Amino acid sequence: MMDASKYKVGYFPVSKEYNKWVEKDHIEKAPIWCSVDMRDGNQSLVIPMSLEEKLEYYKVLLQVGFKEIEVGFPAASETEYEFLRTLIDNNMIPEDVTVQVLTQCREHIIRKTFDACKGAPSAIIHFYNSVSVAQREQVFKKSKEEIKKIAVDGAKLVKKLAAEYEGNFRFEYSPESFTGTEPEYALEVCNAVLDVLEPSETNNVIINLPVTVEMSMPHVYASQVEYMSENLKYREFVTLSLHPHNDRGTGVADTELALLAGADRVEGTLFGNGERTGNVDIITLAMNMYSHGVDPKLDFSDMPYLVDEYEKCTRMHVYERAPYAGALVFAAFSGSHQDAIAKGMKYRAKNKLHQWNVPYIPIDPKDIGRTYDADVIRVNSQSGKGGIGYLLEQTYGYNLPPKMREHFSYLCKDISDHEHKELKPDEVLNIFEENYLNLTNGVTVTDFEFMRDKDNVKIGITFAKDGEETEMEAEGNGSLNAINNALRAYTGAEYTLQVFTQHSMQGQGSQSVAASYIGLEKEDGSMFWGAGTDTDVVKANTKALLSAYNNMIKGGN
Ligand SMILES: CC(=O)SCCNC(=O)CCNC(=O)[C@H](O)C(C)(C)COP(=O)(O)OP(=O)(O)OC[C@H]1O[C@@H](n2cnc3c(N)ncnc32)[C@H](O)[C@@H]1OP(=O)(O)O
Ligand SMILES: CC(C)C(=O)C(=O)O
Ligand SMILES: [Mg+2]
Repeated sequence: MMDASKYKVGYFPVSKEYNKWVEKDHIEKAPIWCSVDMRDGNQSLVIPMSLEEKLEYYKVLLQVGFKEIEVGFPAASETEYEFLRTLIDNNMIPEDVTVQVLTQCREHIIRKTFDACKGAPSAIIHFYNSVSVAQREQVFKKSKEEIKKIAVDGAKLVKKLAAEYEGNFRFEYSPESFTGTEPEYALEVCNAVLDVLEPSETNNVIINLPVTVEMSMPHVYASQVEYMSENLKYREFVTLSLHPHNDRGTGVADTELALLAGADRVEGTLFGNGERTGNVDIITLAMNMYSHGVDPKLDFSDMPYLVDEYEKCTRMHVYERAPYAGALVFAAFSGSHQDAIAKGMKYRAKNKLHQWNVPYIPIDPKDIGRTYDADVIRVNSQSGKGGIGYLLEQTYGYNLPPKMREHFSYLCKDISDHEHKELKPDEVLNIFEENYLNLTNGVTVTDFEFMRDKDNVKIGITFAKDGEETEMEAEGNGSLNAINNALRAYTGAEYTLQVFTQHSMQGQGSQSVAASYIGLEKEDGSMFWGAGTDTDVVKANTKALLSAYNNMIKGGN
């Protein structure tokens, strides 16, 4: 048995006056984004990225459009150090991009960090120390004053070295484990750091409030952020940054609410890679904004490429249900969803809509490089006529009459159910072709000729069965009626031609092909379906009729 008494609330809510964020209902503009994939993401990998992998990943981040990138922890390893030197020595930092590096507040580590950053055209020196109750008591075994001193000494040293070293430096301070810290104390430490760094118009300082470990519900963090935003000194020269992790699975919610609460900047990673359950997923955040009509200022128009690069460089896997990026996130297998999507897509096309509001699909998959054919309507035993019919029509051009769609969809569902597998579009087509289209395994027609007489059509027709040909004559009020009458006379079968539809479809080259669908009803109400295609409309009808008839004598499909 689990024992909940082992746990208690370990965070510190702020006064209820810091809840003005609740009045806003969506994020109105993109924050400053900072990718921490190559630092926080990298430090969580089983095998951290090599220099080459880091270089490849860095290029991907530039393509996405990040202007601030935490490229590593230079004091951690030779690879981390060399990576930064490679970027600087080979002029690989674009003019509008700032690289960021992380350091503990320890002198030799800070010095090594500056060595790595020497000559950087633009770099953020990000220093941190833990300030939470747990870390003060258990790890550092220091008083509040002593912990504050670590931060203040760190600030003094980075300021001094920034003046000594060649390069263009900005500063970021993180009260690490902020979420386990009394907010008043976190504020006191941050303000002490700011007093050292002296933010100004030309010296903007970043204060980053990490959800190092997610401990509370998102609204608690939002109010803590609002409290900090309203009480930080030098606020107009401070960029207030967020750095949520995802231990409770609500990193995205933390970030969204904290942005409403006044934060300016977000640190996170692609696909939420990062320590334990990960850092906040920037793709989800950005795409959530996009789905509200807000330009996120990041480019995710080729998501499949990003997934490939991410999986290659990190050796991680993008979960099939990862928002926006997962392989299955636009897929509808279930009948009622497919039906609504198919109708929504048709409605959209018919009304030439710009605004996207197709049921069940939050954004247009094409916006991020996904396709309708392969990604959206997927067929298994949970599928229905709406979706299966739509797939056959969109992918192969066959627009079945409603009752035939239903019949066809049950055929597909049964096959999927019994074989216990998904049916790919080409398998759905095969089922259609094998069961309905141009069937010749019974009665066939080898020749026919029409004679028109006012409203009447006369036909001379040759049927074949088991190698034996029979010539027949018949008449009707149209060509299909005449052929049907001939067939009934030839076979003696009792049925009614109940359903007939036809449409043209693009055939090979410039030739237009007719597709016909026929439903024959027996006295007991059972229906038998057939389809025919031909460049000649009458031949298409004849093939559909014979296919339906052949299904009837077979006892159905
Ligand atoms: C929440 C985060 O993601 S924080 C970032 C964490 N990332 C990493 O640690 C990855 C890279 N780190 C490393 O490669 C190594 O930890 C190094 C190179 C930075 C330091 O290595 P080492 O000195 O060998 O080890 P380690 O990190 O365990 O040092 C622990 C000591 O530093 C102190 N310390 C830890 N963090 C800090 C800090 N931010 N500021 C000041 N002192 C710190 C600890 O209290 C401890 O002190 P003690 O020696 O008095 O017990
Ligand atoms: C170093 C800090 C910002 C960090 O990664 C965290 O607290 O999660
Ligand atoms: Mg982190």
